[in-house]
Amino acid sequence: QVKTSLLDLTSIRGVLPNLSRPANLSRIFYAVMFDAGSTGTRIHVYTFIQSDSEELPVLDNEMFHSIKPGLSAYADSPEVAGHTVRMLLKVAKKTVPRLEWKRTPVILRATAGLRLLAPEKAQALLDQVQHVFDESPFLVPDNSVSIMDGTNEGILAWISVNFLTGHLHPQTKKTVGILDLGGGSTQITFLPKLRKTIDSVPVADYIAGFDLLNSSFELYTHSYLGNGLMAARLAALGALGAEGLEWRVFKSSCLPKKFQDEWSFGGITYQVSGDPDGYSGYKHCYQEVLKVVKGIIHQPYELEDSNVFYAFSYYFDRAVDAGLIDGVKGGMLEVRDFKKRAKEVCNKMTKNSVGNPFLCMDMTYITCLLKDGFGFKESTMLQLTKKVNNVEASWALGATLDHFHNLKIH
Ligand SMILES: Nc1ccn([C@@H]2O[C@H](COP(=O)(O)OP(=O)(O)O)[C@@H](O)[C@H]2O)c(=O)n1
Repeated sequence: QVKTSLLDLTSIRGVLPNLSRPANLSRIFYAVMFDAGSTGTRIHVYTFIQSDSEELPVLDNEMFHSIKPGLSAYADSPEVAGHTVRMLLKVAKKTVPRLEWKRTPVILRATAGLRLLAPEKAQALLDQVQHVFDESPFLVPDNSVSIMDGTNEGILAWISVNFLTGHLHPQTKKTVGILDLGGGSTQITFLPKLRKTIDSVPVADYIAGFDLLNSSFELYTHSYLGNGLMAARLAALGALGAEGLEWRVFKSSCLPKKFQDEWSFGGITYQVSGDPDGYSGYKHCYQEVLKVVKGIIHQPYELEDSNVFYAFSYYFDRAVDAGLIDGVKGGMLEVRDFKKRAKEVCNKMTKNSVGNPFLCMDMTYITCLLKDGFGFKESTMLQLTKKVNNVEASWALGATLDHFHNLKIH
């Protein structure tokens, strides 16, 4: 019946049906985005439906897979890094129909792990990835392999989450902010409501904008390199840039007193331990991690009533490890929930703290970053999220939309 009425319409208008195109013009297309993070490499294969080229596509599905460690762990053997990417590309070949391969773009963006490497080592890794892409049957656009800057990382994650939560209409006044805690860097991004927030930033590059379907957005965003969770552990331990790694043991009051082990980040292994003759517990730990935050993190003028913040990546993972939220559903937490749990974990540390020796340090750092860093009140509610509608909360989706729509991030 519906078909008949459609036919009637065409004949009334006198338009001959075009047999080479489906009646509603919608089409399915795919995109492959790699996230080369400091702690892992991930592939996102997106399936989109585009009905109107003047509008954003509808995201139909995401296929996601990840591998640890990140590319920077192979700084001295870049071929292995290339192999990681080749393995992940198999997921793309299984997901994207063969006929679509040659028009499906493959892109890789690296974040803090490569930003923290010596430029020539980072470049050798990127060259390997480029080689693997060039050999693949997919479309390799210009600039398909690069290190993304921190501003883009924050903006694109904001775009992803607001797209997924349905807040990205041109007329929209309500949006959500994002808090992303990676291994090497951390990002905060939100849409300011007050002029004062924009006027009171320490440097102009805390404000960045982008264009979307004839409207422009101006966001508060910053990426703090060295304030990701793993980089913060290093700094708290005093191991950042230290020499004599073969014989030195880095101590912290955030670790169980009798704990001693090896710990690796970015392909470097460190000896770490608690302070057997010194102090341990929340108070001392807080003073230690405060050094990583104080004088470094800017407090935006408006934060409290401006936005609901979605917090993901390590905020989510560690809240799950601490038993604060469900690992599938996520949930709402107040900043004080992190603090309360940090105190409990730190003041009850046994030798290994049930296989999670860094939980006290991580929970304390997260508490400190939120309160003394960004300046959130203890009563602020955060939405802890890993996926929205079955799609990863990550900058990768925003980066894909940027590829197709050129959002002119400035
Ligand atoms: N799609 C993703 C990407 C990262 N993550 C989490 O993000 C954290 C690490 O981020 P990362 O390795 O990308 O670090 P950066 O390079 O951004 O500093 C880990 O907790 C990952 O499990 C995630 O949950 N889902």
